[in-house]
Amino acid sequence: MSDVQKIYISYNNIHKLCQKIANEILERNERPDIIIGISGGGLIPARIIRTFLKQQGQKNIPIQAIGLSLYEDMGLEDGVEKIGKEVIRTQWLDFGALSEHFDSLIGKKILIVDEVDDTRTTLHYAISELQKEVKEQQVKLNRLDEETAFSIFVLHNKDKPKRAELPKDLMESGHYLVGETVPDEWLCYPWEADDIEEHTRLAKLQGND
Ligand SMILES: O=P(O)(O)OC[C@H]1O[C@H](OP(=O)(O)OP(=O)(O)O)[C@H](O)[C@@H]1O
Repeated sequence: MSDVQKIYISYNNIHKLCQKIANEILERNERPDIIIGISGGGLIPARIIRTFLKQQGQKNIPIQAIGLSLYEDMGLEDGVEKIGKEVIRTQWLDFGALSEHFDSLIGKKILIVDEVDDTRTTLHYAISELQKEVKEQQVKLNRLDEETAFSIFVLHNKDKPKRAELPKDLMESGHYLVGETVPDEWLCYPWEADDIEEHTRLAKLQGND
């Protein structure tokens, strides 16, 4: 394992990436109505970016959490054992405590946030399920003419072949927002550090500060 390159990410670095992307969003006049953080790692950038998306006189953008876990699924394909990844929902949207403006995602600008796009399995699952849910509700509530706009923000996108895709229109219209594209190495996030001082020192040495 000694040849595995570790990339250390500091809290400062994360803070600045969130600020950078928030500025891009605001410059385009696309402040989201709601942020959906993918638990657990996505909740941290979700909370930080909310600060930078706040505008005077406007209410804080609500954050909803969805919980998605990847687990290794050993299956057989054409008689050959194959390891795949399956996504399990551990938590989903809950509009219960929000105002009447938030009975659904229909017609909203939605920002989905996660810390890393690795194989893309999680993000693919999240946006497909959310889009499906919006469509079903539009039919049910007869609100077919309202346009719902999804964006995705990740701190890091790993430059590697992906196992799943994101909607073409979202990618091509610049609504897939990446703090930084990184090589396919081991990303060490600060919330996992035993020794945060040493972690931050290493991140600084690598320029991730
Ligand atoms: O692009 P993918 O290959 O789908 O991987 C990315 C996902 O993996 C991590 O979640 P993890 O289940 O490890 O949990 P955590 O967020 O709680 O750390 C990460 O937070 C992403 O959600």
